[in-house]
Amino acid sequence: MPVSSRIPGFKDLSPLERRRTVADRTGLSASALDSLDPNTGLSVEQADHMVENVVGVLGIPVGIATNVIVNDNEYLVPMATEEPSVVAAASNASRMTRPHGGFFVSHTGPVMQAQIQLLDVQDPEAARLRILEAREEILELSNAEDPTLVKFGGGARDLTVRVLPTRTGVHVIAHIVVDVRDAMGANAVNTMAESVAPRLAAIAGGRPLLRILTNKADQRIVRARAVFDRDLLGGSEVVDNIVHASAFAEADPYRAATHNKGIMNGISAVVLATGNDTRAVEAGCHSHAVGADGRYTALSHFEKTADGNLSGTLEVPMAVGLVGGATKAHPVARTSIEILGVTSATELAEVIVAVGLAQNLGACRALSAEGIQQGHMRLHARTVAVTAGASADELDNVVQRLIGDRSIRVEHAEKILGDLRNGSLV
Ligand SMILES: CC(C)(COP(=O)([O-])OP(=O)([O-])OC[C@H]1O[C@@H](n2cnc3c(N)ncnc32)[C@H](O)[C@@H]1OP(=O)([O-])[O-])[C@@H](O)C(=O)NCCC(=O)NCCSC(=O)C[C@@](C)(O)CC(=O)[O-]
Ligand SMILES: NC(=O)C1=CN([C@@H]2O[C@H](COP(=O)(O)OP(=O)(O)OC[C@H]3O[C@@H](n4cnc5c(N)ncnc54)[C@H](OP(=O)(O)O)[C@@H]3O)[C@@H](O)[C@H]2O)C=CC1
Repeated sequence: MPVSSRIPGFKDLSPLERRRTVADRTGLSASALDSLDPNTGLSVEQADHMVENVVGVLGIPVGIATNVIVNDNEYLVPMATEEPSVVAAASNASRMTRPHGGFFVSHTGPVMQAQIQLLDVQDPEAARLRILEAREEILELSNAEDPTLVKFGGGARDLTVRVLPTRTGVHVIAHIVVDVRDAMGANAVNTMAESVAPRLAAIAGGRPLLRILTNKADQRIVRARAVFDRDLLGGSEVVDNIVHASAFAEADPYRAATHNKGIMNGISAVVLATGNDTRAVEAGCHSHAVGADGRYTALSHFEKTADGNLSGTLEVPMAVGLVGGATKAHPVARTSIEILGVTSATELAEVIVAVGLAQNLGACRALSAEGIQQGHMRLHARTVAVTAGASADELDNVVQRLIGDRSIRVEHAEKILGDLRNGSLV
């Protein structure tokens, strides 16, 4: 864990200098970060063991968010994203929490649930109670499937049963509630679900169909809060405007979808950098955005504090692991975990949700002040220049001209490049 994640001027270094700085700050050896170099990162041979029909690997930029304090600990946070301005915004917003202690995060534990669907049950209500009477037997059967998890202090903890009316009749749905410790937990709970399904079906007097975890991980919740400094935000008017922006997202699903996308810009980037399952996390977060009234709404809230600063809160399910999936198999994922210095899946989940809140505030601040295009498009100009064919030597020149001309478009970049190359621009 770094002594401080505040590194002024980090953005002005070269990628190699940034790697050295991260190694220095975290106490890692310089070679520990070698996997971040495309020449020594994930090989095609390694990829061929991960998924099917492999023909190559895709490079995604990995940036480091600075300034992040979570529960009094400093973190340098690897973020894998193709989108310009995301890493800058997360760093910028995290900086604004530092005078107020950073992010304060709590969690409900690494608890996942498997669902077992039971069909053709004659007496669903009575079946529900018969299954609950067999709770201890079902939990024992489940735990027998994963002695490693039990050895690490995890395992099946509870059994719940729901009677679900559907368009194909009434189904009985059993949930096995499992503490999955440092795993994301899909394979662990799926194995348990498949093994106990025949017994559950026998008790219910029906037949089992689906046996799979739910990505609505509402027993694996992480809650983050932070105070963002009024003066660093740009003053009272910006604070008030962000509160209005937050109210808009709470009230309107069209705005909520974009607001939540801004949160996922941060969350998915850290989830991906650490080799975790972005789809599982995204499904969990968006399902959590639907309230008891069935309405899709904002996952975060911003309020003005008594002393005029801005309070931000975010609560989401966060199913990520330090073991299993690609977390250990992918060399960059292993390096990301080393840089973070987290020692449990829960600690990783806490940092991820803190970055989600930072990201959200970063976008809402820009939207509530100067607008998104100024900061985002300035950084997007580099992508536009490369798309137009600028070489490394030409890049800075083209980017400056795109920004100066206030026209960050590929055709304009192509025109600038043409003019530079034929000598009509110097
Ligand atoms: C881009 C900034 C931060 C510039 O903002 P700025 O005020 O010009 O930045 P600055 O140059 O004064 O620097 C302030 C700090 O920002 C960071 N920073 C600043 N620049 C860089 C950089 N190049 N590389 C790395 N870090 C950077 C860095 O931490 C720096 O402090 P330092 O630590 O250096 O003392 C600001 O304009 C911003 O936050 N914009 C919002 C960008 C954003 O949200 N992008 C997401 C993509 S848009 C989207 O997909 C989501 C959206 C918007 O639709 C969601 C929604 O609607 O809610
Ligand atoms: N709907 C979804 O989201 C689905 C996702 N997936 C995929 O499942 C993968 C994640 O599954 P997951 O179960 O996490 O991975 P793994 O099964 O690969 O790893 C979990 C296993 O690791 C072992 N283990 C070792 N140390 C620990 C520890 N400290 N804490 C917990 N377990 C430990 C456990 O037992 P043991 O050694 O006995 O295995 C445990 O069951 C991801 O790749 C995801 O994409 C798959 C299906 C559906």
